[in-house]
Amino acid sequence: MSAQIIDGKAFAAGLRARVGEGVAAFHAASGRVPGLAVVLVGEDPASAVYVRSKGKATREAGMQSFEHRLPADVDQDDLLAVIDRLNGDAEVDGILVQLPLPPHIDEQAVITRIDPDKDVDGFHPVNAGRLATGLDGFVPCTPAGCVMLLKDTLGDLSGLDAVVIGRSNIVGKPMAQLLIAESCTVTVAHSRTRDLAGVVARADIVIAAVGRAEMIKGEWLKPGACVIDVGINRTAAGLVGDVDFAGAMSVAGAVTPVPGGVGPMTIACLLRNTLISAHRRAGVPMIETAPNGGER
Ligand SMILES: NC(=O)C1=CN([C@@H]2O[C@H](COP(=O)(O)OP(=O)(O)OC[C@H]3O[C@@H](n4cnc5c(N)ncnc54)[C@H](OP(=O)(O)O)[C@@H]3O)[C@@H](O)[C@H]2O)C=CC1
Ligand SMILES: Nc1nc(=O)c2c([nH]1)NC[C@@H]1CN(c3ccc(C(=O)N[C@@H](CCC(=O)O)C(=O)O)cc3)C=[N+]21
Ligand SMILES: [Mg+2]
Repeated sequence: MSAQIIDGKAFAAGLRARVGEGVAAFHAASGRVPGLAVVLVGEDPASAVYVRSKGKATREAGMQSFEHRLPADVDQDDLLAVIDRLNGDAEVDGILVQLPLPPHIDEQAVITRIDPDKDVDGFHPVNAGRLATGLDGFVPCTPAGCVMLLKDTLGDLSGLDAVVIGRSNIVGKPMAQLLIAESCTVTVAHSRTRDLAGVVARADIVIAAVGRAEMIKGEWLKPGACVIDVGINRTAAGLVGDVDFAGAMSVAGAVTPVPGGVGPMTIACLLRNTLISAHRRAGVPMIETAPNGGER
């Protein structure tokens, strides 16, 4: 038996094309082009690669990309001043500050400085609160992309047992909130969880967001489970996820690959959030070009 490989790269390409159509419609309605500002502090090579690919995807969708590079030793106040300027810039609909930030900078202070209505990452506590209480806001891109892939693969998620491994503010917690909203029965596991294998064994849906290469074993899975691998781990053997992909392929019903699974969805959802922001800020209703309403 061999599981279905969920093609996140192809789904993301379709979503980006629909965002591109939405950008053209927004331009026709408002005379404006949506803009995304990305702030990169320091020279971390992996972060620089992400920022470049975000800029390229932004321009390919027909939007403006503004890139701000600051030195690794920038004063926190100078970084906050850049955010204040972007908050006040009418051409900027979305602001993303690439994480992680250098240790001398208070990440929470930076995230909280972003105007919640330009916070296309969905990391501001106001947007976390909106998500938790069911209000409109910005949903973090990675969990939003995971739900799109789940719905595309499984249809209605209502009543399914879901296990989220990881409880970070940027992936695990918002992922759990979205699955609750989809009426899953949600368990959140983390480093203190006892018997992780036993917890995973009950799950129809497994979301791995740990940051440990190939930690989740195929033998732990319930046969037929849908496995979403968020992990991005650079090893000597190349890029791998948090799931033992070969092991999962022989037990699961469907699995996302790394690369080509969740990662491309994150960037597509970032573009989508920027388009949503432009519509909200202009007071122009957004015409949903998506084939299903699953793209929330
Ligand atoms: N594909 C994409 O677009 C994205 C991928 N990522 C990737 O996803 C992964 C997770 O990212 P992020 O949430 O930021 O990571 P964090 O390091 O912030 O969180 C990791 C979580 O995993 C838990 N954990 C660590 N070790 C274990 C263990 N042995 N057993 C069970 N749980 C454990 C931690 O538990 P505790 O809280 O107890 O410490 C924590 O909650 C990383 O590989 C990252 O690179 C991240 C963002 C986007
Ligand atoms: N403010 C902020 N927002 C983020 O969303 C954010 C961040 N900071 N810091 C870093 C993490 C990580 N992240 C990824 C995005 C795309 C891929 C991606 O496209 N991955 C490709 C492979 C890319 C490669 O080869 O390295 C894939 O999985 O197929 C991966 C990871 C966003 N993050
Ligand atoms: Mg940190």
